[in-house]
Parts: sequence; C-alpha cells; structure tokens
Amino acid sequence: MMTHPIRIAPSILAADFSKLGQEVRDVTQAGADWIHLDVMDGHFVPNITFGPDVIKSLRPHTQATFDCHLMIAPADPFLEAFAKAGCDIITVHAEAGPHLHRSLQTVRSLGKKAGVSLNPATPEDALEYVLDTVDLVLVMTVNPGFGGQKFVDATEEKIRRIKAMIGSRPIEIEVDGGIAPETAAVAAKAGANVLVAGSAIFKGGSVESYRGAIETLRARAEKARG
Ligand SMILES: O=C(CO)[C@@H](O)[C@H](O)COP(=O)(O)O
Repeated sequence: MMTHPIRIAPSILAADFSKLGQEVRDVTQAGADWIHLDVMDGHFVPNITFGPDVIKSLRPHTQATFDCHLMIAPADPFLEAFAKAGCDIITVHAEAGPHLHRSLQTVRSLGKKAGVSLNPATPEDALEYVLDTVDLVLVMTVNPGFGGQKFVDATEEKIRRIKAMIGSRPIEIEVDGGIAPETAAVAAKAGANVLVAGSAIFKGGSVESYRGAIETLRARAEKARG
C-alpha cells in the first residue's frame, strides 16, 4: 500500500476573516502543508462563506497547495472558475449531484487534482466506481457547514474501509471536522494522511501558536500510524 506523508491543512474557516491574507501567510510560515478552503453556498450546507474571487485574492499570499472543498450544489457550473482562481485540488461532494464521475473528469480536464467528499452518513460504497478518477478522498468527520463540532466516532471505521478499498492506488485520504491531537491520532491510525483543522490551529491567534498546533497534530498523527 502507498504511504503518503502526513499533511496538515489549516481550514481558514476558523481564521480571522478581516485579515485573511495575513492569516494565510502566517499559517504558511507556521508550517502548513496545504491551505484548506471551505466554500459553502447556503444550499448544500446551512452556511455561506466565500467563492472564487476571494480565493484568487489569497493566491499571491502563499505557495502552499490550495485545497478547495466545494460544499455547493450544483458544483459543475463553477469548477472552471475555481480552477482559474488558483485551486490546486478541487473536491466535490458525492451527495451534491447525480453526475459525480463527470464532475471529477471535469476537474482533471482543468489540470487540477480531483477530490471526492463523503458526508458522515454516506457509505464508502459511493466511491466504488470513481476510484480511478480521484486523487483524494475527503472523509467528513462532522456534518459539514460549521467549524468547532465534535468528531463523529463512526467515521473511524469508514476511514479504515476506504483505505482498504483504495489499495495500491495513489489516493490520499483527508479528514475534516473535529480534528485535534486525539482525533488526529485516531484518523491517522485508521489510514488518513491529510488532516484538516480549523479551530485547533487558529484559536491561538499568532504564528507561534499556529506552529505549535501544527507540530502537535503532525507529531500525534505520525506517532499513531507508527
Ligand atoms: O468543512 C468544514 C466544516 O464544514 C471544516 O473544514 C471545518 O472548518 C473544520 O473546523 P474544525 O472542526 O477543525 O473547527
């Protein structure tokens, strides 16, 4: 089985929106591997965040990978705009439309990495016929829409099953929601290698605190998977 490095992806949903450029620079300086961008439409999820124009304005602030999580339905009409805005990975939800395979093909045709996300209640079987079209599986470990929620314990087994389904394919497994040192260890042991964390990283409010939080998450995850 392929072993990807542990990657820490701070979710700017928990950053100070009045100074997002500075927050992105700070968290990059603090050791973030990816920047996780939560796009919400108030329809697929009960919250609204930002769209491609904000992402485009953040692009010059870091060279870190832009990991764009689209919590929007439909997603297809907007994929090109997110690609042009500078997203490196574009993740769509399996629940967001009837043509998941087409959405993933479109993302790849735009020269971007394609991710598919599953809500906590969606079984891993939803991945079965798209595994050769994805670069990343995002396992939502909370119901999407808000930061600061509690990790859904049942997702641990789902991560394990997805890891087994993936086999030798070079697909990364990302987890998002309620990720703190304890749950980072649980998720990494089950097979996740990309850890999205919002409140656990941004709550400190300074580069030093971001660095400490990122290092702790990384160390706990690396130790847990041995
Ligand atoms: O996508 C989402 C929520 O929908 C996440 O990215 C949250 O932003 C994670 O926040 P924490 O649970 O880490 O505070």
